[in-house]
Amino acid sequence: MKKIGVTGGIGAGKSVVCQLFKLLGIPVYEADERAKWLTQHDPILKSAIIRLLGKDAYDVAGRYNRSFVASQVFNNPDRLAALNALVHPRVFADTDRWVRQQSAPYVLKEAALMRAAGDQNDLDAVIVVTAPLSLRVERIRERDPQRSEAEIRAIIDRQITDEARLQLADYVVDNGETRLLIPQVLDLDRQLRS
Ligand SMILES: CC(C)(COP(=O)(O)OP(=O)(O)OC[C@H]1O[C@@H](n2cnc3c(N)ncnc32)[C@H](O)[C@@H]1OP(=O)(O)O)[C@@H](O)C(=O)NCCC(=O)NCCS
Ligand SMILES: Nc1ncnc2c1ncn2[C@@H]1O[C@H](COP(=O)(O)OP(=O)(O)O)[C@@H](O)[C@H]1O
Repeated sequence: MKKIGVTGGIGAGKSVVCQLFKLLGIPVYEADERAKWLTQHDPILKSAIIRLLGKDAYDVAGRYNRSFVASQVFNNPDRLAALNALVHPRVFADTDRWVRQQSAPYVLKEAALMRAAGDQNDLDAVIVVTAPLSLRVERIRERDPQRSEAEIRAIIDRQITDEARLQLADYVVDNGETRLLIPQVLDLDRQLRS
């Protein structure tokens, strides 16, 4: 079964594009959501995160304290790299397990980071979703009102540029709101099924 990555900077529209593929019956592994689930439910990962970031990484009820972790890593590249090094191998293993359970012409793996971060899930191709930076920031202000302007900027600064991301692309979905999205997804789905 073909494994296709879907990536893009924050606010590009990865989730929206993946929702459209889901409507076409394509299974989607949501790496960022799954990573958060694993930080909560994988005891080995949990203790490693506490060793790295301290006990405040989890709240009193034992839930992953995302706003604390975000404040610790998004403005500190070394700490983010250390967190990635803990989380990513668990996500790769979890992806493999998930793929084995699917039955479809192809599956998608949605992730903010891909290949540049050493994707080990042997992707057959990568779809990059793009949108102008100003539009992405506007979307994130609306979608994530809890994030300050500085946090949004810090997240963008931690990610590769769209230009670098396009180097990874086998397919591009232009979600800059000047081209219709659904026809682009239908066209890609046709290509990926064949
Ligand atoms: C730091 C963290 C606690 C923040 O949680 P949060 O406030 O709920 O924020 P999100 O997880 O929604 O991440 C916000 C944005 O940061 C970006 N991001 C997430 N993890 C990132 C990372 N490791 N490096 C660079 N950017 C990252 C993404 O663009 C994401 O937005 P998007 O999914 O809409 O593109 C959480 O992202 C985390 O644990 N990240 C590290 C684990 C990881 O690498 N996740 C990706 C799994 S492959
Ligand atoms: N083409 C579009 N038209 C209108 N809103 C959009 C479009 N694409 C994405 N959005 C909105 O922008 C926000 C960011 O999109 P999302 O898919 O969550 O991005 P990502 O997963 O890449 O961070 C969401 O609130 C989404 O509903």
